[in-house]
Amino acid sequence: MQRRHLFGTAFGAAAAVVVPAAEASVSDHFGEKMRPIDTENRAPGWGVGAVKPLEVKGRRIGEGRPKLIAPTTSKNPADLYQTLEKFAGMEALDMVEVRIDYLGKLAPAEFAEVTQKAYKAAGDKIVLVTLRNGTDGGPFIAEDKYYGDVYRAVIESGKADIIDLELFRDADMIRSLVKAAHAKGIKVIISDHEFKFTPDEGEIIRRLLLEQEFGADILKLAVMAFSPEDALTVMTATAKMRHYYSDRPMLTMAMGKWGVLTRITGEGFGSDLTFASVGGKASAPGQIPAEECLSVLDTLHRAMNP
Ligand SMILES: O=C1C[C@@](O)(C(=O)O)C[C@@H](O)[C@@H]1O
Repeated sequence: MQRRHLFGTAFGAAAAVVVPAAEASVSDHFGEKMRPIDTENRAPGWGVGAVKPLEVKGRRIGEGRPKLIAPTTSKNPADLYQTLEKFAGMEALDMVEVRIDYLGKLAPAEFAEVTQKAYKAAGDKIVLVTLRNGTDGGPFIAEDKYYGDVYRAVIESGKADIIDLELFRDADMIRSLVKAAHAKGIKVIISDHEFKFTPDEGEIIRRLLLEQEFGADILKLAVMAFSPEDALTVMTATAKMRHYYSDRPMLTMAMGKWGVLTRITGEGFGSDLTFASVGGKASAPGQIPAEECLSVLDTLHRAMNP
């Protein structure tokens, strides 16, 4: 019996004491690789700090302090370009997230055109383009067909350094969008969101691994925290991903008051990017103002690398 199952029983704690270490560690086949699945046992994996940094526009994501992303919340293109010009001049920012969903349900070709102009306005910042579904924090429901058409248009005739694709979509569509993006040199974040709860540690790890299997360059998860323990769950799952399962950059966070700490602890726990607000305009609860966030990240970076 696996140790994790013993923990699940009423007598788990007592029973775990007598489980011999040799039985406690198990591994399973996932793809072609053998990976430890019982993290309770600290089974050897890919080792601490095995992340391979991803270089985009001269910035190395996964190296040094977490990189700062400011999301746009503009509701029309003119305001979007103006906002991006402002972001372009902000030293604190590494990346901008162009949240095209906030512009409304435009035609795919219109979104492609908007992203071209947005890309120019963003100067030397990394440009992430996101169409966020209504179930995941966006303003409207974007069905798979429309969602696929928008991203295909952005990839083919728009402009982006990175796109954000949602994990729980039609699997074939996601695979083909990842392929199309990579063929154009565009990196891919695959993301998952939960607004009603924080999944347990094993489930978070499973979702991040699934993103990896879909070919994401950056693995992402944003969940709502309702307690300090929820935030710890996200940080522990992220740290275990980094220790045992993945060498890809990650972007994990818990939203809301109890999630705030997860937005600044990435260098210690394995989240290589973080979202921050500008001018009080946040795209999710708990985002810290960009300059303040940078100052905390820099302080932590210096303390961790004396
Ligand atoms: O998915 C995410 C994460 C986020 O929800 C946050 O919690 O900071 C903000 C969104 O703009 C982004 O697309």
